[in-house]
Amino acid sequence: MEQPVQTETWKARSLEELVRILHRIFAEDKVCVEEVQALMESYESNPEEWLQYAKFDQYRYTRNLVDNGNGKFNLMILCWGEGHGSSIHDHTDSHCFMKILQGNLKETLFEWPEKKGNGEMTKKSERVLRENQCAYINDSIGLHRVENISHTESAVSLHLYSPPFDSCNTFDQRTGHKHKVKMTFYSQFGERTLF
Ligand SMILES: N[C@@H](CS(=O)O)C(=O)O
Ligand SMILES: [Fe+2]
Repeated sequence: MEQPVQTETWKARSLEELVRILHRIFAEDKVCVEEVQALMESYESNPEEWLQYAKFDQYRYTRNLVDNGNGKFNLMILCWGEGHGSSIHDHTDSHCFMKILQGNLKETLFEWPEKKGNGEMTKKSERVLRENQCAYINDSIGLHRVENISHTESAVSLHLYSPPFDSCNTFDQRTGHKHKVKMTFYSQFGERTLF
């Protein structure tokens, strides 16, 4: 994604409108990261619009597909129960935008481990993302772990990945050893995925 000459400033007044504008943006050859990030931030979370996709599991965070972006991106809603978190992972050379729809999520950034990986991974930074904020990461920025550290409130986030991917690497914080994992959807377009 290279910088176009001019960045458009959009305001998405609903989730539906957000999806519509995303389709338009990703139909172009060149997409500007800042433009997408600003657009996603401009949408003021309205639970009525996304509740149909927000399906929680008791034990771990869920991934719920909202739109497949005409093959250019995947837009999904992730539901995080109290204390739920992801393992340290990469994003398979894709762009990852992550907007908070409800609650707060803690994001911890890590450096890529040395080739062989044989020791504690290096933490680069951490921050708390708040409602309506939109973060961005890709593999050249590093690896991350995302957690809902609240013991009393659930959290919901909206993720856009481009190009879409269905596997990534997870990393052991103590050793840096990685292994490839397949990623699945808990629901697609509001319907629970059957296994
Ligand atoms: N990238 C993760 C969510 S996160 O922890 O950023 C996923 O797609 O499952
Ligand atoms: Fe991630």
